Amino acid sequence: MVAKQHTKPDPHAFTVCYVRRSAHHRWLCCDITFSCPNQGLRQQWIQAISENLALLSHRPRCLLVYINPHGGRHLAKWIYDRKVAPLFCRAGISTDVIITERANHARDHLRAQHGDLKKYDGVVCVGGDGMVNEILHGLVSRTQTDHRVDQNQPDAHLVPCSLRIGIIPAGSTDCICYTTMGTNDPVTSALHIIVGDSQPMDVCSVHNNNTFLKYSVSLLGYGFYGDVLTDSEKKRWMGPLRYDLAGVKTFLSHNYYEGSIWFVPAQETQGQPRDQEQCLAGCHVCQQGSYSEKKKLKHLSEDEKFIKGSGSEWCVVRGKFLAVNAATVSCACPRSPRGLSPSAHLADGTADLILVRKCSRFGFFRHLLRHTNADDQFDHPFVEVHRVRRFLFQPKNQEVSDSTEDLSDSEMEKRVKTNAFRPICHASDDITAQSNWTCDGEILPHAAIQAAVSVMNSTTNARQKERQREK
Ligand SMILES: Nc1ncnc2c1ncn2[C@@H]1O[C@H](COP(=O)(O)OP(=O)(O)OP(=O)(O)O)[C@@H](O)[C@H]1O
Repeated sequence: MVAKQHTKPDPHAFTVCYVRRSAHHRWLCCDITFSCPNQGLRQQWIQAISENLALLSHRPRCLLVYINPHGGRHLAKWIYDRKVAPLFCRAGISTDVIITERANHARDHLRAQHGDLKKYDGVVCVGGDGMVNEILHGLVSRTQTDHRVDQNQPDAHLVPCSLRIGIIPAGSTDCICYTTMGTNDPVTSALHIIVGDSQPMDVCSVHNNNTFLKYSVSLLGYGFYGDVLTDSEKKRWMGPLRYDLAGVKTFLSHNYYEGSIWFVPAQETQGQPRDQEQCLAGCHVCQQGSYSEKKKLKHLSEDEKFIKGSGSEWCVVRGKFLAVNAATVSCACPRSPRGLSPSAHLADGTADLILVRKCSRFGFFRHLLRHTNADDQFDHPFVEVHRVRRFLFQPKNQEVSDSTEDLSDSEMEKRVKTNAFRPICHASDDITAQSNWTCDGEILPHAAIQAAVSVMNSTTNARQKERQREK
């Protein structure tokens, strides 16, 4: 990783720091010391190694770091100072550090930067999923504004950001970090940043009534998870324990919500939500997914892209749901190591739409329990899962008067093209009878939403989990 002079005890020795893979996807920073017969040879080695390291242009030299001191167990600053900053220093990376003073501080700061971001090679987020989402939102919005992309168009083709986000986990769940790298270890994250790893990610843009709301990279959840989040926010002072308490309370209240979900199945993708395949390094589903998306859209006009992506294949499901979840990635975390949708992919341009219909408390408990063990959580009569490219949720009290279920394909296309969903996505002021959506662990106070997934290159400083050798 870096060569440095070694003065004691051997004046002709030098030390090289390198990355060693450890169990459970962790990386360690190790040292190896070489002894030279004389000072001249030592200098030659140090110079040669330093020159070769300087040629690695994908490695960052200057980073912008945001630390959320209030995330998780309030340890973000300590984690950064003790575990991460020394590694950046050894790797010769300079940093500008901003400790956030309020929610959305980082997002607003990034949005306000114009040319100032050019001096950085990346942005580092020290916090949890909410903080990652905030930074992603700021960076992606900044990029779209710079390229005059209208984010209020649900079908807008997003321009990838030139800066990658490095995630140092210091939150309560750290699902985004755990899902991409297979661990929530700050040292591992720091080392991925230092070696300049780059991982494309699926980014889901969320709209309401053709107004852009947020980007999501992990979970969009309505019903159970929306309620857990809403309740847990009131108990933030409890730290990560708030999720347990809110989870039990929400489970006991057993609320269900009525509505309709329209979705476009991802027919061309190679993977399926229940194929037991994991998204690992060199994943062929992600490679095929991003390739076919580019190929499919390359020669089409903007209107054609929208129709192609949303027109003829809409399906609809209506009913009473305990939970409606859209997992853009597996959403694995230490409590649920396989995640909400174990076979979801990091960058195939799809989300797994999981619909949990009204069922008994015991049935729902069995479904939830399966998130923590190896059993198939979709193997229940009241659960269905679809791999989708876009979807639209409409709560019962905001539904259109005429049914779109019986429309012919061409009529449906016409409606989509002329924004026929606009009236049915009308936001209501009265949300008391409805749940909220949770978007990467933050509350979205809307029930009716439109969501579309696209692959965004070089989003994070991570790499897909590698297959671990059985011990
Ligand atoms: N200085 C601050 N004071 C209060 N809130 C902040 C501050 N800085 C950031 N925030 C907000 O805190 C929210 C939660 O932070 P974060 O995601 O880091 O922790 P968490 O919610 O405990 O972890 P997780 O999202 O993994 O469950 C974010 O939405 C962010 O906008």
